[in-house]
Amino acid sequence: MATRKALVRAPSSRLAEGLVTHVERVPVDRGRAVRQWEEYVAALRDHGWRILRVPPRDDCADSVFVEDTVVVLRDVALVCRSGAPTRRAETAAVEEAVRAQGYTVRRLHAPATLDGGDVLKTGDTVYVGTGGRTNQEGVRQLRAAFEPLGARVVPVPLTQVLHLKSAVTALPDGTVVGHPALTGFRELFPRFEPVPEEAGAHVVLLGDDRLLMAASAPRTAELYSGWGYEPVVVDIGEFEKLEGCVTCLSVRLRDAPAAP
Ligand SMILES: NC(=O)NCCC[C@H](N)C(=O)O
Repeated sequence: MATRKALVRAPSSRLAEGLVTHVERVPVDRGRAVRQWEEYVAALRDHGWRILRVPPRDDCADSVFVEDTVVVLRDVALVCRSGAPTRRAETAAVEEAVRAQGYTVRRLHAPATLDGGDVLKTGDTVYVGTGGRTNQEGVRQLRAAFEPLGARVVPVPLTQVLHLKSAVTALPDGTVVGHPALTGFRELFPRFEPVPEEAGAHVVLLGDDRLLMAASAPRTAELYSGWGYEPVVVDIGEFEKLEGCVTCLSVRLRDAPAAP
């Protein structure tokens, strides 16, 4: 059976100062955020994921959004260089964590920028959002790292959202899901299904047709149930205030190279 491990990183004490780009800043209740984060981690663990905790970093307000720091494909971990300079110090400890799991580590180099939240992998296709945190050089370096592994890299120009995965993710059968108002680029996907809520577009594939998703998308959860999936719902409201979603709070390592 495939090994399933998830990298997570506890919220910084300065979480409330995290970046906001497409939403208005509202106060974040850090105590509640920590409880929500613990429930998120418990949901992964309860569904068979081994949790690997990256040491927290208080001086990096956004470090809980660990997905943005690294992209893994097969045995290669590509350490990102965020389009947000204040987030670049987050990668050092993540690089150490993936190296310890046996990954071959590659790094993005200036002038490339790329956030993991811009990278959606489904089958052998790697979609990458551009125009926000990720630039053309970031796409070029992503191609150089992943095309030799057999990936087909497809750029997706973005304007309305922070990251590609703020707008779309993919179901276990490869169908891409997103809210119609935020997916002017949906023709790029061979199979696309609209969902009624923005947050409904964010799913983490837990295995066995279970989908981890946010409590803020109840109508989409019902829709997915009707399609035969089992939604596992977590409240991540404090992170949504900072443009976070269920995908960005972990890095899923399916088939990590080293079995400890
Ligand atoms: N992959 C993600 O969706 N990451 C969310 C990052 C939110 C954070 N406040 C940021 O602006 O970088």
